[in-house]
Amino acid sequence: MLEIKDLTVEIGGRKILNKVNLKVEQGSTTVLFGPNGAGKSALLMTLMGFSGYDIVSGQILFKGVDITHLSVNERAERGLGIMTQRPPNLTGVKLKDLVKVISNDHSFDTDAASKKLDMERFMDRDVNVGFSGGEIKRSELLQLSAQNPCLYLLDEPESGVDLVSIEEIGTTIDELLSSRSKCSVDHYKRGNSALIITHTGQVLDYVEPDVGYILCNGVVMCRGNPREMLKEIKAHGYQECIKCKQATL
Ligand SMILES: Nc1ncnc2c1ncn2[C@@H]1O[C@H](COP(=O)(O)OP(=O)(O)OP(=O)(O)O)[C@@H](O)[C@H]1O
Repeated sequence: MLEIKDLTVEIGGRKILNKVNLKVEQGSTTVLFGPNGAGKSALLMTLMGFSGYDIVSGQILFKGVDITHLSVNERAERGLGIMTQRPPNLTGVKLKDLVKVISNDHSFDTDAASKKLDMERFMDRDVNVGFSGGEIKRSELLQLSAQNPCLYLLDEPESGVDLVSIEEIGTTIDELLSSRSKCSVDHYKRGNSALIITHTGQVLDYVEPDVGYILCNGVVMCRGNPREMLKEIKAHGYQECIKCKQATL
């Protein structure tokens, strides 16, 4: 589904990602761990094609096609969707209008989706303007439901969300990953795939992860069982990254 090969990225001339190699298999959920400033968000932003993330070398393959130099629009059309940590305020753009443009699909039931995410009263408001942290997450999820991408890039979906809402957000993500898919192939357990950044691992109470990666200082340190990685990080922090790299790479 997604293959990142030797990807090196700079922001303003500073190297942020260094020869990153990472794979997300079709229908699988991959988790990206790493300390603050490791480059996790930069990786997701680069994958989506946002400007300012200068690809110095390497390749991004999506469904077997080289998308390294495609625009954000082209990537979205091919099935990449993102929930960023800090989406911009879209003053003058109502949420209902944005969802309509994104869905571009008459079969998407906006009323049902907005009701499910408790976003009905936000549909006539400007996107993200004055939204709380949790409301922004729900709005982003509504937009992702409308887009129905093949690969969900989720940057800390639980951050800023209270303990009750995390259940709603977690189960919605799980449903989206398991739902109707443009990418489904019968023999896979589900069609949609995800690359999720999480610090706390709370989202993993609702979404079953398949593979984990740890990124430190822009370098992939190890790949392994995500639940074991999380346990190790909680017990010993990220110092173990170095040992892990020595052991596995
Ligand atoms: N627009 C930018 N201009 C300059 N530096 C940037 C920019 N965006 C990110 N960086 C830098 O790139 C590095 C990686 O940032 P990134 O946000 O990807 O880290 P992260 O692993 O997602 O961290 P966190 O867990 O705190 O969210 C940081 O040192 C950050 O300051």
